[in-house]
Formats: sequence, C-alpha cells, structure tokens
Amino acid sequence: MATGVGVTMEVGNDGVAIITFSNPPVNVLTVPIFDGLKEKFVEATRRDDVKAIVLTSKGGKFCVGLDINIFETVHKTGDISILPDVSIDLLVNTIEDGKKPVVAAIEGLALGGGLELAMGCHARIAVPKTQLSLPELSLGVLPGSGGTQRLPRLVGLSKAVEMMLLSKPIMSEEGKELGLIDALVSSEELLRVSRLWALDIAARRKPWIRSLHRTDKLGSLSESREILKVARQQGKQTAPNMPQNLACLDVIEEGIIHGGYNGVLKEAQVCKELVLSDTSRGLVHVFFSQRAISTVPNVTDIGLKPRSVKKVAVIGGGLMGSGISTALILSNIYVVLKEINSEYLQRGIKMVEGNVRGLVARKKLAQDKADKALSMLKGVLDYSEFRNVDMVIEAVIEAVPLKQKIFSEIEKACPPHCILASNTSTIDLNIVGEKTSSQDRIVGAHFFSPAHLMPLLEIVRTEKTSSQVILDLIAVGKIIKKVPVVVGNSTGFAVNRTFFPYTQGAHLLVNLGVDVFRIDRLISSFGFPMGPFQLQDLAGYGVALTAGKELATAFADRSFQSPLVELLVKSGRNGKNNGKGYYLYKKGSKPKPDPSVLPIIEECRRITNILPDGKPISISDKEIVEMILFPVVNEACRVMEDGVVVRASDLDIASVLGMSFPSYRGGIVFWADTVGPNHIYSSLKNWSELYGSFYKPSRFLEERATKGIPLSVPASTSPASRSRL
Ligand SMILES: C[C@H](O)CC(=O)SCCNC(=O)CCNC(=O)[C@H](O)C(C)(C)COP(=O)(O)OP(=O)(O)OC[C@H]1O[C@@H](n2cnc3c(N)ncnc32)[C@H](O)[C@@H]1OP(=O)(O)O
Repeated sequence: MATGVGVTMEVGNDGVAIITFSNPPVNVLTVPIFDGLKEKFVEATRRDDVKAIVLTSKGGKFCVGLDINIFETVHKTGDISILPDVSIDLLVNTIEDGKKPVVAAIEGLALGGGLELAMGCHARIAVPKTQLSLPELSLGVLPGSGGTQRLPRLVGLSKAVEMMLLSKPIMSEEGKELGLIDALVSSEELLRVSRLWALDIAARRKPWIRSLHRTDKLGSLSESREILKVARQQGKQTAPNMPQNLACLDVIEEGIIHGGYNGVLKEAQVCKELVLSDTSRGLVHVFFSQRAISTVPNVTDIGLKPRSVKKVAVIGGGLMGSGISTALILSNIYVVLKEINSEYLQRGIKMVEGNVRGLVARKKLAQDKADKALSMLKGVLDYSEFRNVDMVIEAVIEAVPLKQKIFSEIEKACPPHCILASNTSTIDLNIVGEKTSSQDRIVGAHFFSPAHLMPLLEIVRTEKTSSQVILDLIAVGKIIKKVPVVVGNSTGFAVNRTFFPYTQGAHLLVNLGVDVFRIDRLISSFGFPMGPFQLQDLAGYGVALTAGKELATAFADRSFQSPLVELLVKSGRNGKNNGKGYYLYKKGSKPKPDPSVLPIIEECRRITNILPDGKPISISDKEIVEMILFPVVNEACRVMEDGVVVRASDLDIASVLGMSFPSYRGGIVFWADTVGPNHIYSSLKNWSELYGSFYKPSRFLEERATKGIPLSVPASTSPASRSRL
C-alpha cells in the first residue's frame, strides 16, 4: 500500500473510536480502504471500551467516492467482479444496523460513494462550504452504495431526484437546511463536536437515526409517483440516450414501493449492469481524458513554473473579443479592451456588460461579483495602456494584413515578457507573426463562441512558441475556468479542422437530395444539441462563408463547396441574426423549419447538379448520420497522423467541449473505435466511389482498419507519424 494510504482507529478516554481513512490526495475509495473500514468497524463494535464511533478522513477532503479507475478497469477487462460490493455488508449491516452509533465528520467534499458512506452513518457533522453531491449519473452509472435510497429519505424525493439526475452539488449550508447535515461547525471543532454527538446518540440524548428506515420525508405514494413521472418525462426529453437516468428513477421507485432495503438490493444489481453500458464507457473515458490534457510533453514536465498574468489587453470588441474580456474579468484578471474608434469601443463594452448582466439574470453570478468584474474592465483607443500588460489577445476579423500589422505594433507597445496571442480560428500563426521578431512569444488562444460560456480553449503552438508561454496560457485557461487543450499549428487547428467535413458533409447530402430538416433531426437524436443547419443559423452566415472558404482552400483535395449559404444570403436570410435562416426565429418560441427555404435549396441543387440520374438518393437514417460523421473521423485521423494533438483523447475532449459532440459517446475518436475503424473505412471507400473524393479514406484510417488497430492507439507507433508538438 502507498504511504499514507489506509484506515486507522484511535479510541479516546471518552469511549469514542475515531476511524480515519486516508488515500491522498482526494481520499478515493478502493478495495483496501473498504477492507480497512470493515476491519475497524468490526473491531470497534466488538470492543467493550468503545461506546460510539466517528468516521472521518485525512487531508481536508472527506472523500470523492469510489476510485473511478475501477470502472475503467471493468471497461477494459469486462470483469465486473472487481467492483467492490459493500452496499449491504459494510453500509447496511456493519455501519447502519451496527450496535454502536456512528457519526460522520465531513470536511471539504463528500461526493458519490463518499456521501453514501456518510449517509449510512447515524448523523453527519460538516464544516461550512463542504460540497455534497451524488454525481454518479454523470459517469453513466448510479449511486451504488445506497445513495438512491438514503438521499430521498434525508432530503425529500424532489430534491434528491434533482441532485442525482443533474449531478448537482449542494453546499453543506443547504444540506443543513434540508436535513442531510445535522450540524455545521468549524474545521477546528469538527472532531470535538462529532465525538460529543456520537456519545449523545449512544446515551439516547440525540436520536439514533437509520436513514434507510425513514419514510417521513418521502410523502405519500401518489405524490412520489407524480414526482417520478415528471422526472421520467424530463429525462426522456433532455437525455433520451442516457439509460442511467430512467434506471435511477426505477431504482428509487423500487425502494419507495418495497422499502429501502429492497431498493438497495436493486440498486446494486442495476449499478453493475450500467457499469458495462456504452454510456458509462464513454463518460468515464471523458473524465480521464479531461484530466490527461494537463500533461503536455516538453511543457509541463520540464520543471517550469507558470508566470502570473494579472493584466491582459484584448484587441477587438466584437463578439469574440467581448466574450474573452468577460471570461477574464470574471476571474479577476484586469482587462484593457482596445478598439479603433469610440463607437466600436462603446459597443464592445456594452456587450461585456450584457454578458455579465445575463449571468446575473440567470442567477449564475451575484450582483456584487458582477460589479467587481466590470470594475476590472477599461476601454482604450490606443496602445499606451499596453506598456504593462502580461498578455495580449488579438480578436479582430480574419484578415492576414490586419493581423500582421497589429502584431508588429504590439511587439513594440508591450513589455518583452508579454505573451502575444491571437484568437484566429483558421489562419496560420507563423503568417500572423511573420513581421515580428518575437515568434517565441506568439501563440494561439482559440476560444469558442460565446467565449465566456464555452469551456474549451485551444492553445495553438508553433514550432517556435516557447514552452514557458504555453505553460502560462494553460495556467490562465485554468484560472478563467476553461479546459485548455494544447494543439499544433495547422489550418483550422484541431477542432475546426476535424469538423470542417461535418458542415460540408451535411451540405453534400442536401445536394444529393436529402432534406435539411431530416438531417438536423437525426444529428440531434444522435446527441448533438442541434443539427448542422440550425448551428449555421446560430453562428451566422458570415462565419460560415469566411471560415468555410479558408478550410476549403487548405483542404481542396477533399472539400465540398455548396453555394447554398450564398443563395440564402442573396434572398435576405442571415440566420438567427435577422430571424430568418433555414428556420424562422421569433422571440420566446422555438425555431421553426421554414418551408420557403425549399425553393432556394432546389436552386442550389440545380447549380451543383450532382443528383445521381437527376433523382434524390434513397438513404437510411443511420447512413445519413454516418455520411456526416465518418468524414469527420477521417479528418480526425489526419489530425492525429499530422501530430496536431498530443493524444487521441485530446481530440475527444476538444470535440465534446468545442463541438458539443455527445460526451456519453466518449468523443469523436472513442466513438469511432466503438463503431469500428473497418466499418468506417469500408463505408467511406464505397461512398468515395459513388460520390467522389470528399469521402476518400485517409492513409491513417486505411492502415488502422486493415491492420485492426484502434484509432486511439498513439500515432507514434505508426510509421507515418510526424508530430507538430
Ligand atoms: C459506488 C459509488 O456510488 C460510485 C462512485 O462513488 S463513482 C465516483 C463519484 N465521484 C465523482 O464522480 C467525483 C469525480 N471527481 C471530480 O469531480 C473532481 O475530480 C473533483 C471535484 C473531486 C476535484 O476536482 P479538481 O480539484 O479539479 O481536481 P482533479 O484534477 O479533477 O482531481 C484530482 C485528481 O484526483 C483524481 N480523482 C478525483 N476523483 C476521483 C475518483 N473518484 N476516482 C479516481 N480518481 C479521482 C483525478 O483523476 C485527479 O488525478 P490526477 O491528478 O492523477 O489527474
């Protein structure tokens, strides 16, 4: 066992046994920890000098739950027997129904199995601001140690359903109001109060409560059924592809109808079934992939320390610049926002204010924090404030000469340590920085719109960008609560490059006679928040035209260009911006497919003239999804082969966070490996013969498919690998 890992017991003169478990840094529950707990509880129950027990942990973080590596091992081996089976033996028989009262002393956080362990105790004392949550559904499983039964009995069914279905944490203050926590005390008082509480229960001065036996908070059967019915309807609507949501509600219902103990039995059985589901495989993969991105070879492993970035200049107050400024000021980074005239500057500042106000209106930000954030913003029209900035983020239109001019100006205006970042989404950074002699400080900081809300930050490095600058930007990304993924310099970088065939593939299908609204419906059913055409409406046609052209030129050998967006613009449509695109947009109502767009699509089909024999192709729903997503996988293969990403799983995270690829499918590469490279390769080969080079399989895909190697296996094992990182 590693140092500091284990379970100890100390019996005080007061007759209280303090059982302490420790598994740094976050006290995950593993088989040895469970074994240690069992041993100590049995010993404390047996010993005559022990009147009561306090369960606690070391290090200020009570417990983050079961070790998720165990799920990963089950996924790799299929061996479900390694899953600890503690729900009845340890939690019910040994702790809850044991002969001595147990109080949980909780500090920092109690998540998943950690909170379940605490709920098996007879009382819970917590430190203020302790985070409490059952997030198991976000891993594709359900609480497997009695959580589905005890939480409703402690906080009421509605709140418990909300906390589990949304994996929503609460703080111990709310936990106290709800009855989940019995007392809130300072960290220094935690053990003293817990000991006294345990002794009070032993002496019957305080109630000895076994949560599983309670029914007082459950309400009547008909009320419970109504709550579960509404939750099922919502689950079907919002998470149709997530089996764990409905399974969790079924398990809760079992306990309500047949009693908590039967609920626990069913819970353990369903949890095991869910662990083996594709959804759990995908979500657990995403969990670990998101943590893996923090390791970047030659950046995070060479002993460098991130420098502090306190003041940032943002150039350009448009949609992106104002979003980036918002993200920075919300995290206490001072921003100078530069525009070329006061009209544009005022507009930019208003947009930032609007972003911040929007967060307050949606109760995501307190008013005092909003005021504080806005006080960190200063609008400027020249470079004088740039003399002491730590970083500049350029966010002007995608025009090479303009960006080059800005970069040579900021090179002179900023101090020599200043990071020079561009938010370009497509332009080669070497070209952006061509007219400077500071290539080592030039880096891409590619945010996704709306920049204050979207979690991904693509950090683009050239061969010349210094490791220090990359490390600094990773640190800034984390401070502003983004997930920073370091990628290599290539047109479209990782995300836009991988996903350019997504839009083009959808357009190609339309020109082959497939209905736009059918495509959008199917892509939404696959799990994207919306289809490619609604997304185009939302992003605005200007972006579609400029970025689309850039990518089509760079990848001319495999691009499909449709005149549809130009035709839409000619007919006075500009997507959501002017309320008219493929859909009609009215305030307060959902977008409606607009039938008057169909003649424009017909005109487009006449221009491209690719309908085989002049007739629309006949195609299944499954094939439509594949004809859009397999070309994306194909480009992902090229991105990996070109070394644009460090690991395949970085592309998974980038696709989930940047393109809203459904997380429960594990990301684009993980999903492709689930579908099977061979099926993808042979489908693409077939379509390329029928419909042209857009579908031509890449060399990397062909090699993996023919050799039977998963796409996620590191590219370095492939002879064609040539890293840009
Ligand atoms: C039977 C039960 O019902 C089943 C369960 O309990 S399932 C588990 C339920 N618990 C969870 O889902 C919690 C998952 N963890 C988290 O949400 C976050 O890690 C956290 C909020 C605890 C901390 O976040 P943060 O401070 O950003 O640190 P983060 O980098 O995520 O985690 C620190 C380290 O702990 C690891 N870790 C955190 N929770 C873990 C877990 N439950 N199992 C294994 N490792 C875990 C992370 O992988 C990371 O490891 P690394 O340093 O080697 O990369």
